[in-house]
Amino acid sequence: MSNSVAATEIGTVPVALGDRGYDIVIGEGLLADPGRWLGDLLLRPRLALVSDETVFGLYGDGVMDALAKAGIRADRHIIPAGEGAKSFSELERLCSALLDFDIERRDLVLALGGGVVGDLTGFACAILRRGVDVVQIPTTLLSQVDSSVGGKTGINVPQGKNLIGAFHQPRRVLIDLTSLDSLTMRERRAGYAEVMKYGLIDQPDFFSWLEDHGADVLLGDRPSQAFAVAQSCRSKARIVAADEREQGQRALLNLGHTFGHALEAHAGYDGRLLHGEAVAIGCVMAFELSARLALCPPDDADRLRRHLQKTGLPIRCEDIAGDLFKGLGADRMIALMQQDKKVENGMIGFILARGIGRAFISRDVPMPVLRDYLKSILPDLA
Ligand SMILES: NC(=O)c1ccc[n+]([C@@H]2O[C@H](COP(=O)([O-])OP(=O)(O)OC[C@H]3O[C@@H](n4cnc5c(N)ncnc54)[C@H](O)[C@@H]3O)[C@@H](O)[C@H]2O)c1
Ligand SMILES: O=C(O)C(=O)C[C@@H](O)[C@H](O)[C@H](O)COP(=O)(O)O
Ligand SMILES: [Zn+2]
Repeated sequence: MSNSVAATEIGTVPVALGDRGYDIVIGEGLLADPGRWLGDLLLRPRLALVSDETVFGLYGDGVMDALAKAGIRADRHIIPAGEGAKSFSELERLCSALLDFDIERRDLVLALGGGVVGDLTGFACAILRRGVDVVQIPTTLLSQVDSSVGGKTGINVPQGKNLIGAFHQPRRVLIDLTSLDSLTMRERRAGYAEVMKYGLIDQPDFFSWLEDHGADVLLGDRPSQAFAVAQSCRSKARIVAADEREQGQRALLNLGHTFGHALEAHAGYDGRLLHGEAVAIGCVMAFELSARLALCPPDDADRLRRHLQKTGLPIRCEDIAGDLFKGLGADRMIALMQQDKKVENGMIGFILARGIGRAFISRDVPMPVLRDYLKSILPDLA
């Protein structure tokens, strides 16, 4: 890492991917001086900044002023806030804007915002001129612990989540923990679902720590946030470095997502169901299905449900307000899951668990067991 350690830098997590490797810099107040953390990556003193309306309203002027003071010209493109922006139309607008800004391959594009800004901008950068450099500057808990790291980028289509996309690693990830302070509690909780996921996959001690300190993370205790973010980034960096393109163990990061993405596709990406909420419900489904298959002790599924309920996250579709799951029966759920990227030869790939911290990939869930389980929990048994 070529940046000098300063009072505001809490730590750096390397993502060991050879010539595509990069650092995740975690600190406080990094947004006040982005030029300092990016200078060594710039070939010339100009870049493009992509953000959403909410994040730009909160942090945009400060970041633009700081870049100007550092002598860096920044063109900006602002997208609407929310999941709906991960669309073909916003992708087209963003690519056109970056071309109009004369962004070259080795110029930097900064993605300042949550996972939506990061996924859309990362994808635009993957395809623009067949690859432009991107720096992720995640501002939600979810994007700091998950989406900014690992290079998965993409957009949604009615058929499913992230079905159009590419792998495109960032050149650096800049995490400013102070940006968590302006997040709503609902968004903090949604991000927390992905934090907890790392404990469920292969870090049982981290899950126990979250049972004791999860509330501190959500309520803004900075040391607890710093530990949770760093621990999550270390987990993600380790898994991504071992399997960049999801040929094997990276699929573990999809725990809760086979179910969760189907719920999101049915709900329609309009903000009534957040990705992290879908993942929370999906993790419960993965543990309950594992218990039904006698793979996982029922007590572990119970422990997961209790922790999510204590945290204020949903564990069932009925916990989400409104009628967005109307018409979602077992058959529709299975049809949506058939679109998942882990499907091979028509068989849905599930991330199941032998217990908390013991997730594994399975392709042999018997269809009748799956259907019976889904019938038992979905509100509309159509
Ligand atoms: N690429 C990956 O590996 C990966 C991993 C996990 C999730 N994802 C994707 O990430 C997306 C979800 O990301 P998200 O939860 O960050 O959602 P998001 O980007 O929609 O952000 C959530 C909301 O918070 C607002 N916001 C962002 N930062 C803020 C701040 N500091 N203060 C106040 N408001 C702020 C946004 O404007 C938005 O309204 C989903 O599309 C999901 O599929 C991708
Ligand atoms: O980085 C990964 O790999 C993940 O699976 C992280 C997930 O949290 C994320 O939501 C991802 O986008 C889902 O993967 P996808 O390939 O199903 O889109
Ligand atoms: Zn996710």
